[in-house]
Amino acid sequence: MFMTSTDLTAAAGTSSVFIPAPVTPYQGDIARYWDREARPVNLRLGDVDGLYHHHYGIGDIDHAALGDTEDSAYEKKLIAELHRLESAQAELLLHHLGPIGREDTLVDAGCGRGGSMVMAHQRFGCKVEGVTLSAKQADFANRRAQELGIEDHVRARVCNMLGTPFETGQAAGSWNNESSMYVDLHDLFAEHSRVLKVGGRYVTITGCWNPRYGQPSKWVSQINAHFECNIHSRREYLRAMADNRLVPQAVIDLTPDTLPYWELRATSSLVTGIEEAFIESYKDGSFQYVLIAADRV
Ligand SMILES: C[S@@+](CC[C@H](N)C(=O)[O-])C[C@H]1O[C@@H](n2cnc3c(N)ncnc32)[C@H](O)[C@@H]1O
Ligand SMILES: CC(C)=CCC/C(C)=C/COP(=O)(O)OP(=O)(O)O
Ligand SMILES: [Mg+2]
Repeated sequence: MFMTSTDLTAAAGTSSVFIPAPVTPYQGDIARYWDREARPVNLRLGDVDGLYHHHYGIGDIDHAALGDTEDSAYEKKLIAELHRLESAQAELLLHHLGPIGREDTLVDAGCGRGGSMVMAHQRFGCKVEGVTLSAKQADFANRRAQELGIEDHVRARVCNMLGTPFETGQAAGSWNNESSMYVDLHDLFAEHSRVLKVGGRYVTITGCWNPRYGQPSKWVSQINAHFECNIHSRREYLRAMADNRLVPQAVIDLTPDTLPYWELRATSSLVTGIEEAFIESYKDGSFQYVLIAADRV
């Protein structure tokens, strides 16, 4: 049995994560946002198996596993199902890192509570270094790693992803899982390009606005306001990668794969109010959920 999010949150704040001053006032806002975040939709899902995610899900709903909506255990099954889809999203991202050896190091830029880092270590046996602006998140992730006995392989630090302490060419792979909408993409990909070895792989899963729509829709503006982020266009991603020696190897539109997650989430007791904006923007084509895997050349 692992500690639940309540135990881990209570224990947080007692560790010695070094807390540098945020580089910009905006980063200070984002650090405070994630320090204070405690939405049940994230903690209750993480409590299912101890992998705490701050990203969304992909894949078909397993209606047989959900069973009857009238069943008293239905809500618990629904939470487990949403969590399964969020972990499936992280598995897809890790799959696109390609072959990673036990001796390799991976970098998770914007690591949240560390769910993807734990999954990466369990999959590859490698070292995983994560950075987040939030000391609460870094503490939480490090306590979870300690509890699993993998703290020598999985570590979160309070650090700006645009200026990391990692050595040039140190990482075999790096990623942003729903964390690139908080930073300038040219600055971000310059840092990934520096940290990755030549031949290394970068992967992102992100929401981006669709240039075919014209400009960010009202739904995209609503998502930005809800999370205090700044969603980029698909075109910006590709341009900023090209400018930083990151050559796309796969660009996958995951929008049809994420809609079932949102439609299921909208029926749950854990709704946060942002579900309509995601569903409507995915449906009107103004917003897309994409995976981009790129080679560092
Ligand atoms: C939506 S959460 C995603 C967390 C994680 N990638 C996951 O999949 O669970 C966004 C994360 O980006 C981090 N973040 C935002 N701007 C950052 C920056 N400039 N440097 C480091 N982390 C940042 C936040 O602290 C937060 O952990
Ligand atoms: C795809 C886009 C635009 C993502 C924005 C970044 C973000 C806040 C992701 C989910 O975090 P979360 O898991 O904390 O959010 P929620 O509480 O809604 O589940
Ligand atoms: Mg969530």
